[in-house]
Amino acid sequence: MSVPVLTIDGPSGAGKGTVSRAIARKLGWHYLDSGSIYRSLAIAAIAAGADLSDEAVVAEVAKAMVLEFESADELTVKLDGKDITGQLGLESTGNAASVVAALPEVRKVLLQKQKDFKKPPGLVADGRDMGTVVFPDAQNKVFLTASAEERAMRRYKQLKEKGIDANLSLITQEIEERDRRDQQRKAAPLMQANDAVFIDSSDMSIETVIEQIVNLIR
Ligand SMILES: Nc1ncnc2c1ncn2[C@@H]1O[C@H](COP(=O)(O)OP(=O)(O)OP(=O)(O)O)[C@@H](O)[C@H]1O
Ligand SMILES: Nc1ccn([C@@H]2O[C@H](COP(=O)(O)O)[C@@H](O)[C@H]2O)c(=O)n1
Repeated sequence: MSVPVLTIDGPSGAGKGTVSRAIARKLGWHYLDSGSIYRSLAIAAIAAGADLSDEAVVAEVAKAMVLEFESADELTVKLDGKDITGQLGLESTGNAASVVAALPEVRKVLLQKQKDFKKPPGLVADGRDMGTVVFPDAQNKVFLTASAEERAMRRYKQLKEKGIDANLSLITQEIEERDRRDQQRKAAPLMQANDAVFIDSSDMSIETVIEQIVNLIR
């Protein structure tokens, strides 16, 4: 029997992770946060002193890194045995991740690691190329977005809630820059799959987005 896959792609701060986690929990399916793999690689490459744009070196780091995902209530990620969960969510890590993610050889190395998450009874996979490259045969695909202003505001509130000092105009600038990098790269650029359902969550609550997507599956 084939394993059902729901892919949720979209730009940073669209709500992919929040919505994907909730849907996976609701359905009792596995969850792949593919961005955390690129984020982990950025952390590993920086720790190794690599130039983040050196494709051959970063690809070697990608081959060598050992990642462990433990999902109890919150996702815990270990890189080569060390807990890096705290570092993963930093804006600087996301920005560095989008630099290494633009390297074609790196994406090739990480492809199978992502495909391996597909296991019964099902998988919710979030990222940039889940529906276009990693799981092109997924039964259900969503492209989730929101305006850059709304996404920046969400990120700003998220950081403030964590007690982290944040600057809204800087966050907006970084989000737009990351969008540009992710959309314009040659390898697996951020784009809507032909068969994905488009959802603009700018004026939607998290609950409404979850409900719409769950209804698509049923
Ligand atoms: N529809 C929504 N309305 C209001 N806030 C939202 C909505 N969806 C998500 N959020 C909030 O926006 C913030 C970013 O959401 P989330 O981390 O899920 O985005 P993401 O698309 O996974 O981002 P990234 O790709 O950078 O990991 C979170 O604080 C989340 O609670
Ligand atoms: N499938 C994916 C997922 C992520 N990326 C890159 O990683 C960066 C961080 O991703 P988050 O979802 O955790 O914010 C992102 O900006 C992308 O450059 C990717 O290329 N493909």
